[in-house]
Amino acid sequence: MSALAAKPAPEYMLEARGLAHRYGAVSALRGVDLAIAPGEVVALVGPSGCGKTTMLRLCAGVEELQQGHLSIAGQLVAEPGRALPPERRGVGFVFQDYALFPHLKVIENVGFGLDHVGAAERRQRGLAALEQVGMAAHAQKYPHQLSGGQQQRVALARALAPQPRIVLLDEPFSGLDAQLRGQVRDDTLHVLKRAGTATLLVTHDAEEAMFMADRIAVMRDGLVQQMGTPVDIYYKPANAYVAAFFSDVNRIGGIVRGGAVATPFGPIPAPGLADGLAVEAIIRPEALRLAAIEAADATMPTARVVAARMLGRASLVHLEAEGGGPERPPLHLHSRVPGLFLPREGERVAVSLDRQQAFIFPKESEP
Ligand SMILES: Nc1ncnc2c1ncn2[C@@H]1O[C@H](COP(=O)(O)OP(=O)(O)OP(=O)(O)O)[C@@H](O)[C@H]1O
Repeated sequence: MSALAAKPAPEYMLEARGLAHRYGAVSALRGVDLAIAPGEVVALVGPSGCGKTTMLRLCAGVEELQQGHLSIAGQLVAEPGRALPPERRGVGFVFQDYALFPHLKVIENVGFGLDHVGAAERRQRGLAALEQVGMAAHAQKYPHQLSGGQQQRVALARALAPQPRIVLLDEPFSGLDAQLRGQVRDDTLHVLKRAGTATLLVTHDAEEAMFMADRIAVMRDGLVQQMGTPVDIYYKPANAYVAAFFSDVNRIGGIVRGGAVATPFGPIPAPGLADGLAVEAIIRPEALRLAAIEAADATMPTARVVAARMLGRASLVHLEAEGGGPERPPLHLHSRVPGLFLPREGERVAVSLDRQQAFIFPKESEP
């Protein structure tokens, strides 16, 4: 394929249109569009098997593209039957297990993708990349002499050293223990932002996606369900699946009446949904705000405390609320309250609903 000259300032560093991919009878991608602007970090999230790795492999060029087309920095790099090889795409890759060469020193690992330049320049650029991730002092060590977090940083330096147009990160923190993961994520985010490299990060961890990404693409069964900023996705989820992916949620069934759905804590507006439609109210635990009855307005709805647990930064209160009629069983709901709030079991508490974190979706859109 003849490589077209890259445009001076491409609108997108990566642009995928209509990607579909099958492995025999398995449909791994079913028409995915994705665009990443220069300097932008985009996270691809979704449960195991939804097609994230396939998407990454198509972008890297290690999987042959079957349908759709893919451009990097304004240059068409793949369409069915034609593809630029991986090494000519300007893509840096960090694998889940880092894939460092055990027999090469750190500096040699980082210089690996710089085989087109002389030894002195390779060394100098390798050191500069190690400097970027705070690992220059370890240049002469072998991978087995480094901790998991240090190996991850070397893998990032190796990906960044050739100054790629886009970096692809495949679950890069999953091998690290929880405490280290937080630190390495933080470091990685700042390194990527300083380098100004467009990034596609694959993760199954919703919190990690929100921590790292400027925009998130939520995938399910080979399709992007929603793409947007973390704020958009959290506060304006496109469907029940997206809403439930980012936190545990309370689900209350209902029917649209007069443009709203009744809940024990007041109506939730259901704009655009027809009266009589069976729906599900999705309510985040933070949306159920609790107060001691004595401190609350007497007209406020109440619920009975079933249990209360301290989770560190927040308290989780299990509630039982009337289902809204004799034929409807009581509801078991969770409320997450910042800090320490541990009412006694059996006590009644006043409940107010933050409608910004409560959503109505047609019943059939549930996972
Ligand atoms: N080489 C392959 N041969 C056959 N089926 C495959 C192959 N690779 C992936 N699949 C299937 O394609 C679908 C998408 O897989 P993919 O690895 O892209 O998902 P994923 O979201 O990255 O999952 P995970 O988080 O578990 O890595 C799955 O059903 C998977 O079983």
